[in-house]
Amino acid sequence: MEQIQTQTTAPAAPVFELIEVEQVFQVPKPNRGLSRETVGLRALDGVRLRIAQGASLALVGESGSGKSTLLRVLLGLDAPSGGRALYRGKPIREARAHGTGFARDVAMVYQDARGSLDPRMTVGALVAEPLRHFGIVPKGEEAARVAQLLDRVGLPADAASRYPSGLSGGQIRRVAIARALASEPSVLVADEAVSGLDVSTQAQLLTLLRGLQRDMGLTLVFITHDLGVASYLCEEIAIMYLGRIVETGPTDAVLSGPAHPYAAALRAAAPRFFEPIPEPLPGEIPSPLDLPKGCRFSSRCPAAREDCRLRDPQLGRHGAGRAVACLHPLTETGAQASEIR
Ligand SMILES: Nc1ncnc2c1ncn2[C@@H]1O[C@H](COP(=O)(O)OP(=O)(O)OP(=O)(O)O)[C@@H](O)[C@H]1O
Repeated sequence: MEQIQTQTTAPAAPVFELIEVEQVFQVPKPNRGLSRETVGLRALDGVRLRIAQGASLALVGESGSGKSTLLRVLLGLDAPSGGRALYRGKPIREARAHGTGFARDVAMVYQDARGSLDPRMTVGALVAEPLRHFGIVPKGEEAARVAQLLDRVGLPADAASRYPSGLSGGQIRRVAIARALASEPSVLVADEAVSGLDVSTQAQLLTLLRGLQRDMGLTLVFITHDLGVASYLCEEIAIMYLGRIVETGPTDAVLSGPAHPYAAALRAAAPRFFEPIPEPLPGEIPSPLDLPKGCRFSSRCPAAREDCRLRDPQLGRHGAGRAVACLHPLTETGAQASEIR
């Protein structure tokens, strides 16, 4: 089957490759009464993705679409229940289990940055911890490297002696980024790393992350609900719906001319400055335990036709570096391509 590449240019060896990845969780059966019956919840379903070295990929989708589940597979925290998840050609779980190479190379910035930092440690000690753990510099050089890292993320040198409780939300995120960079990773994975902050702090952090990604050639995987953030930070985008990637390709191309009606709906629902609050996406994401027949977006799709309720579209190539899982993809004008053929 065709592989979807997240970078349109260099055919570099992928950092991550997901091949038909599935993740099924056993959950209590609805209305099971007192029985212990369970049912499989398909949180990821046939996900194919290639993330090349130096790529920046935004994973976008509504709550429950499977972004965090995908992230846990990429980080090797969970083994997928089906398919293959590879890091530089090796199963991710194996790479993670053997030695410290994977943990050093793949750094994570968590959504709850404050919760991920020990409040009893100073910022200096927090940033020094991974330096020591991975043996990055001799002990005598630790303080200088901590100062360098704090400077790189835009924190003053005296931040080293402060405690997390005395820092603002934006400063806390900078500490989390400094800690992530301490192991000299080539991959940075971030989950909603700028959400919940005011607009100007968000903008400063996005500028920082984009600078780091470009200057250090980092591979960036960024989970976000915010298409503006995706478009500023990431060259590639993968849009998820109910455990599937429904559209992927260069962010600008996908957002300026979405081919999947779900991508179009997300874009239409995205807030823009100086515009009235947009309409939310119509309808609710169905329960993954009760998926619509045929295309899983058909129950909410304004353009669904009869065959959409019968046939389940697979992700297939759609123009340069793009792929879409839709029987009747949209053209750039928003019309359905099948209408004007
Ligand atoms: N450990 C688990 N056990 C059972 N179900 C799970 C588990 N983790 C996730 N799920 C289910 O899998 C589906 C995908 O969840 P996931 O958290 O990956 O979505 P998400 O897109 O990251 O959502 P959010 O933006 O709210 O974090 C949801 O239906 C969720 O309830």
